[in-house]
Amino acid sequence: MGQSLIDLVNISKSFDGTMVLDDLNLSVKENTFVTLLGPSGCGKTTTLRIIGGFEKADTGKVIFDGTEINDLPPNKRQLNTVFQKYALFSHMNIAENIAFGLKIKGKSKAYINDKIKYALKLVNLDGYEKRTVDSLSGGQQQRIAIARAIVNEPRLLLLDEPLGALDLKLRQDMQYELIRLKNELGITFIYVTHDQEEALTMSDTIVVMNQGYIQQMGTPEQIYNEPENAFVADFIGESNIVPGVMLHDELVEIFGAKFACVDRGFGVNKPVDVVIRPEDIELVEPEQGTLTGTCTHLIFKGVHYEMEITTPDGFEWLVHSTTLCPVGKKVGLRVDPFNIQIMNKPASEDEEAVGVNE
Ligand SMILES: Nc1ncnc2c1ncn2[C@@H]1O[C@H](COP(=O)(O)OP(=O)(O)OP(=O)(O)O)[C@@H](O)[C@H]1O
Repeated sequence: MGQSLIDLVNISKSFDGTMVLDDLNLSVKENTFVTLLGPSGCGKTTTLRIIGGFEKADTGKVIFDGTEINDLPPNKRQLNTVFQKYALFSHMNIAENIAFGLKIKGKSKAYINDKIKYALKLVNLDGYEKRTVDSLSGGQQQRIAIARAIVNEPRLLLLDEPLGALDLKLRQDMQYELIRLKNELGITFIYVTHDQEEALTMSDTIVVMNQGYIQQMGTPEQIYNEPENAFVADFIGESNIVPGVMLHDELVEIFGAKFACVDRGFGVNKPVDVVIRPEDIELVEPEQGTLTGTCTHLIFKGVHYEMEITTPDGFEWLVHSTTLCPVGKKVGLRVDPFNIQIMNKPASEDEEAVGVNE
């Protein structure tokens, strides 16, 4: 991958005395699809707006391709933004909508016509030049909004929940369209969503945010398989997060049972949080399980059964398995060492736990 196209350096931003971004640092490499993911209000849109130039950071630097652009207005930045609301001009036809930015730039008619054709082909809407905005579906309107951004040949496309208003099927189709576009155009995408599945599907890199901080940044596989803390584990997919004690390297105790794992370097007798995904728990005969429990809830989900297995300590394990365990039946739980993820407890809890041990 190339060098970084955008660097946010020590960015902080408050609104009405409330800190929204706190000393945020982020590098986005050229030609990657980066998603800012997090719950509502965590600062995703504010980060995007600061990159786009629609909002000014209180402190810190926005660097584009090595040059600081803090004071550059949005229209002078080599980027375009697509918002959730398509913001097309309803009194103009599709061609006029796409041409709008190019006309302002004083491009020739022939150039503009070529660009319109090219962009409509890219978003699979060839021949739609003369259609009115009202005659298009939501998904088609959003594609036009993307076409309008693309004709400006930005190096960076900022997308703020662009699929948020679409129904599920259309969202999924558009996700694949956007990946294809990114690959064909070779431009950098920064995409904002609170939908973890969307982030996992589309991104080269996911930046998980919460309360103005970056919690973790990594590939979808890293974020899903190796969450760095309980927030990330909980926010991305479903998981069982249980207290454990790292006995020594590669052995963790959970509710009195010893599980082999592959993590090292946590020290001896160290309280930790353990993450186990529901699909990684194997249901076996009770005597073969590392832990034994009883099924207390069962739902058929089509591709698997969703079960709740309650162990004697009272913990309700979420299990996704094609092996059926009826409610009331005893069952053993086993987990492959590679599917056990160990995390440090948050600092304050860790201190408390150490305090108790002393
Ligand atoms: N112009 C503004 N004036 C005052 N507060 C603002 C302004 N813009 C954002 N905020 C506040 O900053 C916080 C972060 O907002 P932001 O839109 O960045 O979050 P978000 O993660 O994009 O959330 P969502 O997914 O709901 O859009 C929120 O508490 C929001 O109310």
